[in-house]
Order: sequence, then C-alpha cells, then structure tokens
Amino acid sequence: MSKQQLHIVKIGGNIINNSELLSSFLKDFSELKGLKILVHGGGKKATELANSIGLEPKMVNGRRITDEANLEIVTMVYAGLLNKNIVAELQQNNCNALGLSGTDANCILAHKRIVKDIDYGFAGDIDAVNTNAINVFLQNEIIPVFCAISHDKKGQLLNTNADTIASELAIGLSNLYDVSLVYTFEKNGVLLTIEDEDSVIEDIDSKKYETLKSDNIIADGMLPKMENCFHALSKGVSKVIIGNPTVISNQNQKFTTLTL
Ligand SMILES: Nc1ncnc2c1ncn2[C@@H]1O[C@H](COP(=O)(O)OP(=O)(O)O)[C@@H](O)[C@H]1O
Ligand SMILES: CC(=O)N[C@@H](CCC(=O)OP(=O)(O)O)C(=O)O
Repeated sequence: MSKQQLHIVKIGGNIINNSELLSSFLKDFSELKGLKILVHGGGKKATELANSIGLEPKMVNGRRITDEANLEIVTMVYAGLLNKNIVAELQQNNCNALGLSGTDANCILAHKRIVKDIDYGFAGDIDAVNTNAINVFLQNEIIPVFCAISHDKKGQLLNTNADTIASELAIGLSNLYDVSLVYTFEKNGVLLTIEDEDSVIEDIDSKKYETLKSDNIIADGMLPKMENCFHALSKGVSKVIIGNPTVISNQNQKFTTLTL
C-alpha cells in the first residue's frame, strides 16, 4: 500500500520578522490540504533581543554560539514569543495547531554539539525523533508547529538549527509517510545571481551543487540549508524544494527542486 502524503514546511527568520508576509504565509499554510507540519526559525528576532540587552551573538558555520545567556534568549524567543504567536494566528485561521519544542512529548532528542576547536555552548545535534508521538498528533488532525529547541533528556534544553529540525523530522517520518520537505525563505529559490529574483535555478543535483559552491554562487546560510536538503533526500525523503513562502499556494511560482 502506498504511503500517505505529509508536507513538512520550514519558514525562515526573515519572513517571521515581517508580520504581513508571515500572516499571508500562515493563511496559505492553513489552507494546505492533507497532513502537514510547520517548522519555524527566528534567528533574526533572537539576535535583535540579544543586541537590545548588550549581547552580540556569534554565528559559526551557520550555527549560533549558544552560551547560557543566549540559551535563555533563544528559548524565550523561539519556544515562547514566536511559537505561541504563530500558533495563535494558525488557530485564527481554523488550523488546529499545537506548538512544540523538541522536549515536549520527547519529540526531538539531541546531544550537545561537540566539535574540535569550536565551543558552540548549548547547541544541539539531533539523535532521534519520536515519530510515534508526532504520529498521534497527525492522526488526530492536530498540526504540530516546531520551534528550534531540542533537549538531551537530562534536563538540558539545546538550541538546534531550524533547517536541521525540519530535515530530521522529515527523515524520521519518512518511515511512515511519503514526505515532501519545503524550505521557504525570503527569496524565490536558489538564485544564480543573488540580486536577481528571476534567476531561480530550477533543478540542482549534488554534482551541480559542488560546481555552484566552488563558483561562490551559493554561500552563507544557503550552504547548511542545502546540506540538509541532500541529507534528507539520501535518507528517504521523497521530495525537497526551496522557494519563497507563496510556493505552497501559487502553482505559477518558480522554485528550486533538489535531487541527489
Ligand atoms: N545562491 C543563493 N540563492 C539564494 N540565497 C542565497 C544564495 N547564496 C546565499 N544565499 C543566502 O542564504 C540565505 C538563506 O539562508 P538563511 O539565512 O540561513 O535562511 P533562513 O532565513 O531560512 O534561515 C539568504 O538570505 C541569502 O542571503
Ligand atoms: C544552533 C543554531 O544556530 N540555532 C538557530 C536556530 C534558529 C534558526 O535556525 O532560525 P532561522 O531559520 O531563522 O535561521 C539560531 O539560534 O539561529
């Protein structure tokens, strides 16, 4: 028997910081048919709050150096302010959302990221996704909304890149569902020329990715995002696309499709 379809949609921090774009996306997401999960970032908002109290968070290889003070900030911003406001707006749109961090129902188990020469503090790398618990929500028409906080089951919360949360959820749930993973952010997809929104590269496989990388066409946050895409495809996720938030509702919107 073929598997049921599941859409996992990730929304980036620059969209979350724009209330009009966010509202429009949440309306479209509410209208998306079938089983679905939303994952949100919020790095921009967390940096703004940190700056307002005199902290200057550092990012290394797309990950926040998360000391104790920054862990408090990201927990308040991701699991509190942003997650609850997103859920409230989805509820307003008659989408029965449930806001979750990775510690709720033990959904996302992680360990403190250990890398030689870089102390990431309380940043987490994912070990396991509790697909049984998430499946209970999905099968009861409850729409999980995940923020970028995981835990180690020893009482420690950990800050985890939201793109990685989305890809690991997609990989874990691929055992049960035919999963499409959609990364949405403020641009129209992976662009050949970053200033030109019409220059969407519609198909990228791993070979083309290597060329685009060495030609410096892909840089910054797009590098870890695409690594997550290829990892998801290699672990059983059916479809991975990158595009702007309207891609979930507008058939004519261009986007980038990733293949292995
Ligand atoms: N070729 C490219 N096409 C599109 N975006 C790119 C490209 N190369 C680098 N980027 C950068 O990657 C960023 C997206 O990564 P990131 O900020 O991590 O996204 P998110 O908001 O989803 O977390 C874009 O804002 C853009 O500046
Ligand atoms: C460890 C780590 O880097 N966590 C990310 C989590 C938020 C995130 O990924 O947000 P965007 O999707 O908006 O970038 C951070 O704190 O920035």
